[in-house]
Amino acid sequence: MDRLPPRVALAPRPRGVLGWAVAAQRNVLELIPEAALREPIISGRAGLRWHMVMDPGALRRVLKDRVEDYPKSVVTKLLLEPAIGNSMFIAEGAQWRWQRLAAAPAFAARHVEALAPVMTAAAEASAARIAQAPQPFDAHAEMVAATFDIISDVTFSGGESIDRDVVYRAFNGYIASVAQVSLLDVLGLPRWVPRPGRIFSGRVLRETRALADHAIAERARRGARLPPDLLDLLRAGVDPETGRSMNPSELRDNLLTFLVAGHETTALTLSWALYLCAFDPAVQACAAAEAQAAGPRITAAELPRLSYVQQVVQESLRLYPPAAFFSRTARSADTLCGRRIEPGDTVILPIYALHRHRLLWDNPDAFDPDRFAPGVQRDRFAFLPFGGGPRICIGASFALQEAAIILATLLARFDFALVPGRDPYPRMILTLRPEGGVWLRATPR
Ligand code: HEM
Repeated sequence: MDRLPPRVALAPRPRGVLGWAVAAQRNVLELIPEAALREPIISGRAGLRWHMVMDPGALRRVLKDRVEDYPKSVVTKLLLEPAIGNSMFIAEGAQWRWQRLAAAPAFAARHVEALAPVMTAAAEASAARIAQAPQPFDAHAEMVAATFDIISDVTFSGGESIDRDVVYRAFNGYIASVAQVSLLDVLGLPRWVPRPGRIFSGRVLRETRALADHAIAERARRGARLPPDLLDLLRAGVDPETGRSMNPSELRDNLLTFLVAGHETTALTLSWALYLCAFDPAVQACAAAEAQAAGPRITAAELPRLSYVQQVVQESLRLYPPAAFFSRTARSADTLCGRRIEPGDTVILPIYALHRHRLLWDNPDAFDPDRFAPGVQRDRFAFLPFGGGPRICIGASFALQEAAIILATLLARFDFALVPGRDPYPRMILTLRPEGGVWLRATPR
């Protein structure tokens, strides 16, 4: 296909402090200069010195070989700490390591596979809602609802102790409020300076935490469920080195992390994937045929027969990575791509630019799931939708399984068509969202 799906208008040249402040509020991706699609590294200054790294070798060094020297950035911590405390997502060193080890069994292949029935049920429920929805419908809103059902079911399967609607509202409120990345954060001001956008989040956060605390206390009283959910698995998790397990507040911070990190990202992957299928009817026909042949009910057992559907998911993650731009703060002096890095410099990983880099991908802005056909070789660090190295997303296989089950279920049931004039625009604040929603017309097959 000759047409290209929506792209961000990148900056003609690196922006100054004011440009950063404006772009950080409007669309973080507008901070990326066009040259990032051709260069291995670009540096500049916006208050602090920053470097955007697009070279797979240098990314391997930051994320893997010298991971201790590149902790999560000050801005990341400022944004997320009020919501998720010192959970695995932002902890460093020994604090991170033991939490990651304790949580690892919950995300082991057999446990993720055991959670598939919840995903299948949510996919069926989503198909039923789409069948009833007035057309066109907003696929992004629908995918947020479906993935939230899954993450809340597999996190707090007790259901008896947690009101989903309240959590749903609380989280959307929090995401909306942290989405207002403050100018003060971008300039690196200390966290005691009040952030206007955070006032609302204080109440929402207290409510959400209270709900999680209540669910954890209830579970401690009633004991584990069968099959175990993420809360049970996390309660059972121990640091293999010290035997230590999580206390209630550590449990709460990590469970809230799963809720935040685990539902919107997957919803975005699915929203863009549905958009791209509608954008390219030939790809949609091929994926739908595969899904229909594997169906009617898509569970974990069908996944080996859904390789093209999974390629569509990967290609959607390439073009619209939900975590399209994240960062580290350098702890020690280093050299990346021949450039001097000083302690305190911000090292930015602009995954959006990496995934569209002219030297790494042919026709990079085109939608082509065949790039991910079996046997195609590429540098492991040229495709990083889930990050890389020891801090790679712990939920990657959970998310990929969920995305494949939902996408296959929906493609088997409906033909999706674009609504002329309503293409989404990729806009990133905390995650890369389709601005304007993903409006599609679904016709039963
Ligand atoms: C398509 C969906 C998802 C995407 C694109 C995604 C992306 C990412 C990325 C890029 C990172 C690394 C961030 C960094 O290095 O700074 C990360 C970390 C993490 N993700 Fe995901 N994620 C997804 C789904 C999930 C799910 C389903 C869960 C849990 C249920 C989850 C939980 C986490 C956690 C706990 C971390 C921190 C891991 C650590 O630091 O050890 N994510 N994710």
